[in-house]
Amino acid sequence: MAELVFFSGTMDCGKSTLALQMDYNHRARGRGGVRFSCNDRAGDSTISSRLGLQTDAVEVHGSTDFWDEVVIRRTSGLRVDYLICDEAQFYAPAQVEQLARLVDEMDVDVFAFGITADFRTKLFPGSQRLIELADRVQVLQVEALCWCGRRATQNARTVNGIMVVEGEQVMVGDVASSGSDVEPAGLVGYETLCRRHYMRRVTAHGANLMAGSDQTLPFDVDACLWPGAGDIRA
Ligand SMILES: Nc1ncnc2c1ncn2[C@@H]1O[C@H](COP(=O)(O)OP(=O)(O)O)[C@@H](O)[C@H]1O
Ligand SMILES: Cc1cn([C@H]2C[C@H](O)[C@@H](COP(=O)(O)O)O2)c(=O)[nH]c1=O
Repeated sequence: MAELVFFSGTMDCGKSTLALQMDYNHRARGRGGVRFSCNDRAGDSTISSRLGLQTDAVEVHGSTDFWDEVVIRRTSGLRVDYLICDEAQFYAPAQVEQLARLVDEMDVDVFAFGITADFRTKLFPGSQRLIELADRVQVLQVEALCWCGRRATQNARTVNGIMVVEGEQVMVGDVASSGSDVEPAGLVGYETLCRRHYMRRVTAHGANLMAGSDQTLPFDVDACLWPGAGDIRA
């Protein structure tokens, strides 16, 4: 029995890696699949993992009809047993409904991968529809971490290391690479944070500034107030 599964988590928790692994495992057993992606950081028509793996995929556009994509391939004799759908948060709700229909009426397994919420903590429309329709929503086992060591549950957007909470919902970008906490001037970046530090708007950059700043009095994190964000403790 085919399934619609939504593999979800924050940015940088291994979704694309898992997408490529699942494609590999199903293909290795002789099943036929199609890989889809949308706005991957590495460019169009690509699924890329930060572990270094990258492979080609069909780019999803607003005009893409998943039902037609499968019918065309099957009509020309290709096997389509499953679909890998990366960056599924960017799909339109109607496209998610096409995926559900493929599961129910054509017995195609659909494995969708994406983040649920944007930098304002609001659900992406595609993710919302996936949560509503999926047979299973599976949270990835690998946990992205906040700078404080807690499990990260939120995707913060930063500009020059400063967290922002207003702007376009879709802006392709990456989390800062290890060791650097500030992206080049003017560039949008992302940082995974625990809810507490998201709510207080304390990024790694902000926390480092506070810890390293020249205090008149000895720095006391317990007494520290971050402007407009409250207490940065823990
Ligand atoms: N150099 C590395 N060595 C080991 N693991 C890495 C390395 N770089 C990235 N990773 C792993 O890859 C994960 C990100 O994988 P990726 O598939 O790109 O995430 P997502 O698609 O969820 O944004 C990180 O959480 C980390 O576990
Ligand atoms: C939070 C958030 C993210 N995005 C973009 C940034 C990346 O290009 C992708 C997520 O990719 P990943 O493989 O999960 O790291 O989404 C965005 O456009 N808007 C947002 O609010």
